[in-house]
Amino acid sequence: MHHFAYRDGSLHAEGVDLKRIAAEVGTPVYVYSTATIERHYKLFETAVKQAAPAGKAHVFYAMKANGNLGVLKTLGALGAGIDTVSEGEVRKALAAGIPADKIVFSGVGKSEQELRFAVEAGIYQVNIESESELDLLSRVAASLGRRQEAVFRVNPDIGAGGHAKITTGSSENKFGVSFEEVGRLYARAANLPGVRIMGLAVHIGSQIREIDAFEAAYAKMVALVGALKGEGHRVERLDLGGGLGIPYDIPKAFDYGPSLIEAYAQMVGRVTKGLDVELGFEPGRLIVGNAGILLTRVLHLNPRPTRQFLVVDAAMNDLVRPAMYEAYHEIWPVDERPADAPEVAYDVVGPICESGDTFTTGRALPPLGQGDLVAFMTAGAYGASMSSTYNQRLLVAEVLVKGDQYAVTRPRQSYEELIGLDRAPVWFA
Ligand SMILES: Cc1ncc(COP(=O)(O)O)c(C=O)c1O
Ligand SMILES: N[C@@H](CCCC[NH3+])C(=O)O
Repeated sequence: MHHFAYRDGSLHAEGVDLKRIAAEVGTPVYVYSTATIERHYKLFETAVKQAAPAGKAHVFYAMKANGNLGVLKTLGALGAGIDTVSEGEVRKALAAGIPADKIVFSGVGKSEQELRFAVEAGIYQVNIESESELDLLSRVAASLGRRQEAVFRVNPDIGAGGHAKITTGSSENKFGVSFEEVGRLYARAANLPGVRIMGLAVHIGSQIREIDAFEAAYAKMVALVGALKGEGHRVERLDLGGGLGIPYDIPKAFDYGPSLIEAYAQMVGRVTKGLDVELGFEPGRLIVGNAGILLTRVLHLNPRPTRQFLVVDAAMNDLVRPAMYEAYHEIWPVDERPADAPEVAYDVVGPICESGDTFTTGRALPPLGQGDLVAFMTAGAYGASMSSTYNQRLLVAEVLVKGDQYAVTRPRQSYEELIGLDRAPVWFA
């Protein structure tokens, strides 16, 4: 469920009219709902805690989905941990007030500097993805007089996900160490001064709506936990990653309710039953996807013999998912239209000089005119966080709504910052 709905003829985010936000902040603008973020986080956390052996489960929200400071603070207030993949994300989590001992650091290419920063900050866990990283982490931590707790991210050779570009668990993908190697790496790590291996991690992909794919990978992990324990290794943690998908093709009053989350949690409970480990989870999209929209204004209509182009002020630099993954986002007009309104098939495009800057083709929408506002729905995950300044377009503002109020949690970028005049080469001074 989300908290974007029509009220008095106009689309609202909780109690705030999107027209008001457009007028006061400008467009394009990302709008997030506190209530939706809180609802999804609590649903997920409750379900996995109930399912986990002895109730031991930790949720580390994957910041890459949406790193807005207001979003992070909202989750931090609920006690969430954070899954990070760069020094910038570790820094941002700390800046949002997330305690270091609730931060996990994942990623295939952590640099020495990034590891040093994370170890010094005292983070909870590093998810090691290669033997080379194991050595580097141990060296860095030992030089700081520390022993960093860590897990091995295992590539289970079971990939899944909404698109080939977001599958991570196949052996063809770059992520993790291979199954066969874990035992040897565990044994090696035992002799390294700077690491303490606490267990395993797995993450098979993103936008996964089939529980079976998770189950197959998790069952392999549980078997591996047993085998490693049999060899006398310490396996106290099992991080099951993120990847649970959400509906993008929502009916206007949709409620996907707790069903998929519950089915997932029940499966986790079944597969890990009796296992003496603490579980970890790294959901991203599930928490924030339906909690955000991208609000945009129609700039021009360009009717051509074969196509009706609707040019909006948002572009692929603001929301790259349709261009990158052929992703589908619903488009809702902010002014409510009667259910029986006539429809026009529009190609909705942005201003960028690429044909790929197309959000959708032939989409049936009520007739729209210059200046009308529309919302790209389900844009809370991998929307603003993947945006760029291509075509020298400013990064857009982000707004967090809570009840009847809203806050600009990231202002629109300034042209001064974009242009960076002070960075011109000295020889042009
Ligand atoms: C290691 C890791 N954890 C968590 C996530 C979050 O994934 P999702 O947003 O699909 O839950 C990702 C991205 O797929 C990831 O790579
Ligand atoms: N960026 C992707 C998800 C990738 C998940 C990151 N591991 C998307 O928008 O669907």
